[in-house]
Amino acid sequence: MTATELSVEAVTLTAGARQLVREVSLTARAGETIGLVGPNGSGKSSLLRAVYRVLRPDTGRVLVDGDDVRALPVRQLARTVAAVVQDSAADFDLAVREVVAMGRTPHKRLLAGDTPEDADIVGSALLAVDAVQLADRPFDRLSGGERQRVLIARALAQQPALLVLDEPTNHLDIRHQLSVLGTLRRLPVTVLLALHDLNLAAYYCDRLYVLHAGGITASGPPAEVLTPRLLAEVYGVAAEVAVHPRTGAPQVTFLPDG
Ligand SMILES: Nc1ncnc2c1ncn2[C@@H]1O[C@H](COP(=O)(O)OP(=O)(O)OP(=O)(O)O)[C@@H](O)[C@H]1O
Repeated sequence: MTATELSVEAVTLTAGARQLVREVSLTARAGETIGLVGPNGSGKSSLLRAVYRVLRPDTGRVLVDGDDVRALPVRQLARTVAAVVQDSAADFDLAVREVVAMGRTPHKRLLAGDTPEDADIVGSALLAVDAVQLADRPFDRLSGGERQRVLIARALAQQPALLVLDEPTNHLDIRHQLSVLGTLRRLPVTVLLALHDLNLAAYYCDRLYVLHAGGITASGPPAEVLTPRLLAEVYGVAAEVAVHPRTGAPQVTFLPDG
């Protein structure tokens, strides 16, 4: 796996008459883990969709190592960018191992079978999300959190240079939230992920971008971005932010009646 540089340049997205995001710019250096945070409806998923080329920017562009993603041949795009999307309607009539093996498709010739190397990569991806024991289970009978881990494993098996994940910790119990985010962070690839949990974002991301009403309101290292003032402005909630004595990461405590 190698990492890639991502550059989102002044992207505006619309759906009908509605503007989803407005002139958003964002960069990720090779190997960085970048968190996209912001309230419901602020445009996080839409922006991610533009990065993995499901939405076409009205203006602006998305560059991966200097190449516009819209100009990349499909196969090359699939070898470069893998996406794990929210509540994907993936109802595969397949065993878990086969679902994860789908991640290898962009690396193979048409109709080529699985090589021992593919099997190793699939095995490592299952191990990385603690899903080895699920390998022979039918995918469509898994719980929400098990499915989410398998879909992350499929993206890992794709061995992309850029991983884009929309709420990857959705449905996961706390142990798997920590282990999946730890795994993502340690991967030698560039990671862009939308997260709601600000404490997890603070701990696992190198830098954060805060989306608010379709625009970026703040960006930088978590300790610079996550201030009580910003949280009040963007989320409309009172909060205290301290540096955790053990982790050294900013820790947000919300004050529901504050
Ligand atoms: N295809 C569409 N047509 C019309 N409006 C849309 C479309 N897609 C998204 N929107 C709207 O654009 C806004 C941004 O949506 P988006 O899903 O990007 O937000 P989000 O930050 O990911 O939200 P959440 O945290 O709830 O997942 C929302 O108000 C949403 O209703």
